[in-house]
Amino acid sequence: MILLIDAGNTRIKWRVVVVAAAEPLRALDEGALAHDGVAALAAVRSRHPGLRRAFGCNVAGAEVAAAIARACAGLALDWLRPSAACGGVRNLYEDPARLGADRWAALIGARRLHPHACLVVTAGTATTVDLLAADGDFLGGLILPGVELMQQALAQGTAQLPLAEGRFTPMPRRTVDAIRSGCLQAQAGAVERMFRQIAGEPQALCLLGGGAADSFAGLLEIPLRRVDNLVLSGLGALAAAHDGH
Ligand SMILES: Nc1ncnc2c1ncn2[C@@H]1O[C@H](COP(=O)(O)OP(=O)(O)OP(=O)(O)O)[C@@H](O)[C@H]1O
Ligand SMILES: CC(C)(CO)[C@@H](O)C(=O)NCCC(=O)O
Ligand SMILES: [K+]
Repeated sequence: MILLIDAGNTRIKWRVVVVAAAEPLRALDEGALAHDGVAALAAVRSRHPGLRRAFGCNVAGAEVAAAIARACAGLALDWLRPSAACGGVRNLYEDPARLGADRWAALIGARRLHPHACLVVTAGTATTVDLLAADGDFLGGLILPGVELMQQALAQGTAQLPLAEGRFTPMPRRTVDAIRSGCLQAQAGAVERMFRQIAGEPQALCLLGGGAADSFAGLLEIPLRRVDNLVLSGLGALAAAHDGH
């Protein structure tokens, strides 16, 4: 039994999985926590006394990593470090170690789900848009502010623009709708433009996940599959492999 942890910039997503020989991973329990709620992992552990190991990725900094390590005291805790190749994916980043560990895990999860050309999009605090070639090469990708960060940037950086609930509309005629629609079109536009680079490949597909995915999924006019928690499924695949099963 393994505790998988995806520590992002806003939330910490976790999942408890069972690894058994010749069987697919089975998820027993999962959830999400705020950074200041990490201590709740103790309750997760007491619900699953069979837990021995934890395997995670963290892009939220050393303090969050330390808090998770405290909550996981007594478990063998390993952090995923992006490398040049792993889980069927080759990392073509100039310095492979600089790639976000969450992006690396998501790419490995994506590769297992769809071993063809794909665009791996995670719409969280930041949005990442990563190109995975048919042969498993991670070719490179984009980092942009997530939907909420984009909206906040406008409110903070201008005198006249509010942080308010606008609605998407193709031709916005109110300030709040213009802001909301602008931020959603920016995300969708970046995704569609990146997809063009693989659109000609057989079975090319966009895999879209993250807390903000549903806010612009409907705008995308490309082959699309909504997926949740690619990061955790990538971590699970690696943990199962390292477990020798
Ligand atoms: N209920 C919701 N409705 C609409 N948007 C949401 C909702 N919950 C979250 N979001 C959006 O999701 C984004 C955060 O996504 P998510 O929860 O995946 O982020 P996260 O946990 O911080 O991930 P990471 O730090 O790994 O990027 C926010 O910017 C917000 O725009
Ligand atoms: C881009 C984020 C913030 C997305 O969570 C994370 O993957 C990260 O901090 N990455 C490090 C920089 C990089 O991936 O190039
Ligand atoms: K993200």
